[in-house]
Amino acid sequence: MIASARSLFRSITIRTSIKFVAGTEARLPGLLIGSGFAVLCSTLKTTPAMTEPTYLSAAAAAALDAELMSEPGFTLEQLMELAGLAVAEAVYTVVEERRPSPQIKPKILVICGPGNNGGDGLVAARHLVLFGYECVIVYPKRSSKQHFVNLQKQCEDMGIAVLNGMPDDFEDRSGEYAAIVDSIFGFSFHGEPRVPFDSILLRLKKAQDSALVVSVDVPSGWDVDEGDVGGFGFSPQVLISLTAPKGCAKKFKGRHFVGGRFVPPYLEEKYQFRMPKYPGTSQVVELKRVPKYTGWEAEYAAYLAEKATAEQSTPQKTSLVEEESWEAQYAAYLQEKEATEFASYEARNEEL
Ligand SMILES: NC(=O)C1=CN([C@@H]2O[C@H](COP(=O)(O)OP(=O)(O)OC[C@H]3O[C@@H](n4cnc5c(N)ncnc54)[C@H](OP(=O)(O)O)[C@@H]3O)[C@@H](O)[C@H]2O)[C@@H](O)CC1
Ligand SMILES: [K+]
Repeated sequence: MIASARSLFRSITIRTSIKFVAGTEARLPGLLIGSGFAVLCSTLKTTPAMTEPTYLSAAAAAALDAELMSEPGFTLEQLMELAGLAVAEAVYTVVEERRPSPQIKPKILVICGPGNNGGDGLVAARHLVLFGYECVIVYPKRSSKQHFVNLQKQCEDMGIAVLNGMPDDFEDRSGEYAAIVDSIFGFSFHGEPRVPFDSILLRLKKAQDSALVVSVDVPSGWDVDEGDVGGFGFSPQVLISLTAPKGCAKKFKGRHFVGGRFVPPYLEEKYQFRMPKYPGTSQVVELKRVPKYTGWEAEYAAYLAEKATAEQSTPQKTSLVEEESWEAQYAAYLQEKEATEFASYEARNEEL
């Protein structure tokens, strides 16, 4: 048993050293060894690192949108389908993490505004139903454009109720929604929210403590470049920026995803922003806050960021080092210990 425990700790030490060798050995001080190092490693690992995102102004976002449709000739339908799919994927990601049981079907309320941000919500609702969720749409100011009429029909064909206004019992039942999607206004919002969205936003603000609110592209009511300058106070827990975060996202403190994986590299260069590195086939990537480290911690955080970026562009695991956590090793050790003890107990019984 002692030998077994020794081999466990030797294996942990070896694995830790391998991590060390994987590019940091020259940069980390030698005294950071043993358990202290392991604790520091885990602290840094749970504070994911990433390079600072780049932001688009409202004007640049609108110009880029127009250029995508004129120059490479994307249709709005194409872009909206990908944007809405990205929204659905981000919603699915956060809802699944909190899902109490696979038997409980998550119910999502999608509130759609009059423009294309609202269209993203219609697309997202359809995909969420395809992912196995239940959706209800609130769509008070409906566009008469054929594309939007079609999107609405496609939702209804999936069994989604499309309401003209907020459910009367919204305040009492907001906690029943696994998420509320705010696809009311995007990068063309300006001024003060007008009827009926002013009161919808107030109701949403009151519900934000009891429900998970996910905003699409811009938290509705926020100035696109500056944030909540109107003192409106609406603060969703999750934001999914499309193409690239808008200026207001600098003020956003919650979980932040980016989606809209469709921009050709030359437009990225022209509009001076950086597309995030999307992992594998994913339509979204979650941005992690850049930890404010100094000295060796900053170097180690930079190393982790580099490594994460390399791994994201190469989805396959490149080493076995990360495969087995210390928890897994400890569980294996306990299992081995139990088996050894059971065998010696059996042997003793046989002797008697
Ligand atoms: N390339 C990308 O990343 C892609 C982005 N996409 C998505 O498109 C979104 C931008 O869409 P958008 O331009 O249609 O504008 P959006 O913000 O939805 O709203 C405009 C509507 O709101 C209204 N309105 C404005 N202010 C108001 C107020 N104070 N109170 C009341 N109403 C107000 C305004 O009315 P108006 O003022 O013109 O009378 C108009 O009807 C973008 O954020 C992203 O989600 C994808 O779909 C495709 C690819
Ligand atoms: K929004």
